[in-house]
Amino acid sequence: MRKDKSGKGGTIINIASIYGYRVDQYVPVYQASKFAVMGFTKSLGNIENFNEFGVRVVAICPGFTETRLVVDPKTVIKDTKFKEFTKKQAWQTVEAVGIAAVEVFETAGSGTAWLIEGAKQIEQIL
Ligand SMILES: NC(=O)C1=CN([C@@H]2O[C@H](COP(=O)(O)OP(=O)(O)OC[C@H]3O[C@@H](n4cnc5c(N)ncnc54)[C@H](O)[C@@H]3O)[C@@H](O)[C@H]2O)C=CC1
Ligand SMILES: CCCCCC(=O)/C=C/C=C\C=C\C=C\[C@@H](O)[C@@H](O)CCCC(=O)O
Repeated sequence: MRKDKSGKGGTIINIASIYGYRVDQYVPVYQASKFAVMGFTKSLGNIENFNEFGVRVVAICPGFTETRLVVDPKTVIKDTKFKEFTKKQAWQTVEAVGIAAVEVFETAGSGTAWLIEGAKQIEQIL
């Protein structure tokens, strides 16, 4: 993909999460891993790298999305407070995230990150 290695350039979309920039008391290791994805995106997608290699790097930050990750019994978190917390969140479908991700692909600059929550309009957060 790298232009300096005879590639045509391209785009990498990293999957972060709201938990890549917002913190609460739940799932701390997961939150730490998503902060890492954000740092990786900003560094790898830095304008200097983009200019040299022609590869755009962006991150998307979905809120709660109806996938196996959050509905599979194996990943259910047995914490009453967390259960109440999840009920109050703005959930969305996988399809809504897909549509929003296409919009990110069409508009985002390298090194940026985008909130996708509750099937609302995308919002740049970094
Ligand atoms: N569902 C949600 O509310 C949100 C999910 N995300 C992120 O979206 C991404 C996708 O998650 P979901 O679709 O929700 O979960 P999912 O559990 O439905 O899908 C995860 C997929 O990753 C695959 N996988 C797991 N470990 C793997 C490995 N070592 N190598 C290759 N494939 C592996 C699984 O087989 C599965 O197909 C994850 O990075 C998750 O953190 C971000 C924000 C919200
Ligand atoms: C506001 C931040 C949203 C970001 C979502 C995300 O990236 C990762 C979420 C990680 C885990 C979510 C697990 C959700 C599980 C719930 O569906 C389940 O634990 C609720 C309890 C179900 C029950 O009936 O006991």
